[in-house]
Amino acid sequence: MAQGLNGEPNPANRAPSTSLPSTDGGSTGSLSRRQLIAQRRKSLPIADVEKRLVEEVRKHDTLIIVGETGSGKTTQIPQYLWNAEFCHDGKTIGVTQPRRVAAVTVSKRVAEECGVELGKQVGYSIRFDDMTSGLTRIKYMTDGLLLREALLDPYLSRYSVIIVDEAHERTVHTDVLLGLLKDVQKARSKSNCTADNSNIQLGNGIIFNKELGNSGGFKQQNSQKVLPLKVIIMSASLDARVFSDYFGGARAVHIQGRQFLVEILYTLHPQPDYLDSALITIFQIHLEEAPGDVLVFLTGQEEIESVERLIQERLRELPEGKRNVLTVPIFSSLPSEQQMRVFAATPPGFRKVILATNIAETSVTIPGIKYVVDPGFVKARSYDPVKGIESLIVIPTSKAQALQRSGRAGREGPGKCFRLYPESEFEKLEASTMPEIKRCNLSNVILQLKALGVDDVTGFDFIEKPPRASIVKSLEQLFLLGALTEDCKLSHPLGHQMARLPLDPIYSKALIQASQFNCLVEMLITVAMLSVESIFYAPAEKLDEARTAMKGFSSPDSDHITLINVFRAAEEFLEKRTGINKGKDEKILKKWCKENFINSRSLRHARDIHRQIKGHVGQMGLQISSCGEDMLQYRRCLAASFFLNAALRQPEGSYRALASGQVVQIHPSSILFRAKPDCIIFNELVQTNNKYIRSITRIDYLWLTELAPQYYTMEK
Ligand SMILES: Nc1ncnc2c1ncn2[C@@H]1O[C@H](COP(=O)(O)OP(=O)(O)OP(=O)(O)O)[C@@H](O)[C@H]1O
Repeated sequence: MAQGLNGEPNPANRAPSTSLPSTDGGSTGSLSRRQLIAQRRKSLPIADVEKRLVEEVRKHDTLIIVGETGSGKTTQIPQYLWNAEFCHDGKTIGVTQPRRVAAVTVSKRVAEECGVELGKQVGYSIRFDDMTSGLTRIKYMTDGLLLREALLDPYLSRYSVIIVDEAHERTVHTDVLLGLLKDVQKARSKSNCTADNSNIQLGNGIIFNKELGNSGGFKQQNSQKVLPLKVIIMSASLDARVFSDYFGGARAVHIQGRQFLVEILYTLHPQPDYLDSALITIFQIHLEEAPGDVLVFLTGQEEIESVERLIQERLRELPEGKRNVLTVPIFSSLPSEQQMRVFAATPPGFRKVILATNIAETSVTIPGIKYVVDPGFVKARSYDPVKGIESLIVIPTSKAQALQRSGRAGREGPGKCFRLYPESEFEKLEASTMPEIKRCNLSNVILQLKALGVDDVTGFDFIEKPPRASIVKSLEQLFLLGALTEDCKLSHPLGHQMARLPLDPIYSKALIQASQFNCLVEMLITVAMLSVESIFYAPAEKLDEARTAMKGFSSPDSDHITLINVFRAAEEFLEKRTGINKGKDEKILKKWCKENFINSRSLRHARDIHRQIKGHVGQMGLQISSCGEDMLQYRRCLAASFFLNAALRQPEGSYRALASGQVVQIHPSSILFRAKPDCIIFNELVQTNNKYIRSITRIDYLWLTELAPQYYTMEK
């Protein structure tokens, strides 16, 4: 079905655009860089088919585009459409990405290619960070952000084209977005309708309402005519048939040709320890291969930090002249300025080794990468709808992911990808990743769909239906949290307030609840600190010192209060140093963290999240007050918020989670590991050989019946 598009080269199409504005004023320095960029653009495989692609988009309302990694889909197609006047009448071309880092870096690149300032004609918008203006015509954003925009602008009326990029990732937001786009398309093609501020009925009984506030940082438009919406679905590795069928036999085209060759190398035998094998490969590349940076895919922050330490240790064993390796980590919970460090130029004479999670797997171009090391594993969400428990598990990648990973090399020249498993294992991998919607808790998505006016969630036209049990469980959870009424409608005001906060419903509920318990100050810190990985850092060689440091912050009743103590200690430490500039503050805080065995990256991220959520709850008008010394009040609030995560001690010292009936153990890192109180709430379940719970607070069982009677007076 996919149509080859490897048409005859058409140099005329590739002449530098005349319609793109330029800001460079013609200075010689920037001119040469621009010339280089123009040359690069012309040499991309996609450049040969610009005209034909534009024609395809004109002819078809929905188009599926499959093209090799690095062929130029993400950066070029929006520019082609802009040049072809798809932005007439001030309309915007929206491009969604599954990840924030891709939205930011690709928009920067495209702004540079167009010779415009980022945030003007080309911009990005991600949660808590909007770099767009009234001038923006090409807008990169996360798929989740576009969903939030739909709450305010149900026709997506500002867009002439929406490009859903990296659709193969099948994030839960991409899947919901596809259903939404189908409906918006139908409604917009029916007639020249006018978008105003009233409720609007679209498609199959989906009512979009506009009661919710602006939580995505975008600007609302006034009433205006909306024309048919063009939808483009793109990836290097998707099954075009599935998407084509979903969009009623939509046209699919293939862009042939890749820019540079990536040689794929496999191991002869399966590797018993993929971390060790990754280390060996990194050093083999460093010592034996030509210059070029290395990108290594690992599964999470802890793994990345331990590999980073091991690299440093092994480097010390090398002769001085061979120690020229710079390690740079990137993972999703790293603050964005730190994530951007991977894109900075490698200092001369050094080899950069980037240690990344799958955050760097799609869309991004990291300059200098010549080698990719792929152990073949990824941390993925998994959901048990019967028990209502979501956990993260390490699983083998799919073929599509392996292809994307190798595609991060070969973007500026030929590259090599070292897969740390035999070729026979590759053949056994799943073709594509299981859609996230089939393996995650759906509470968040259902809350958003309800806020969009989709009352019958089971009847929603998903590209692939999530398991019915997951929908039912999530509806039940939302009802128990008070977000839904008995007839499954969004409740007033709680459900509406919860939908406004860009957080998991359980955390949104905790914040709203806390404003009633007069401990929102404390809960804001809690939610921020729970949103990052491992605040405490305990190196094996300094375990005793680390434990002593942790004791200095600890509360006998609660990991949550312990986290609050850390956050406040850091704030107090900084406050004492008034008058010192921000850059210096960060340095001093880093030193303080080191002395106190706190992970400074995690703490910085938590401080950042705290600032952002505080802004949100402030906008919502919630009362931000503190319970002061009364931590009993705060613990009661935790019980009222996280009653679905309560557990009771069993005679032999393990715990029974009350909602799921699962037997779990307190994780050794918890303050309450030895104390083993009778009744607790927890925030995290980690599955290794045992089922461990983390982030724990002691509560009184009677609080549950008092504060969550809707659940605890029911027969269990
Ligand atoms: N930030 C950047 N710096 C340097 N070159 C870049 C940058 N971004 C893109 N490029 C160049 O543009 C090419 C096309 O990138 P683009 O992201 O458009 O490809 P793509 O087809 O969307 O790839 P993928 O499927 O991997 O997302 C890259 O191969 C690279 O040569």
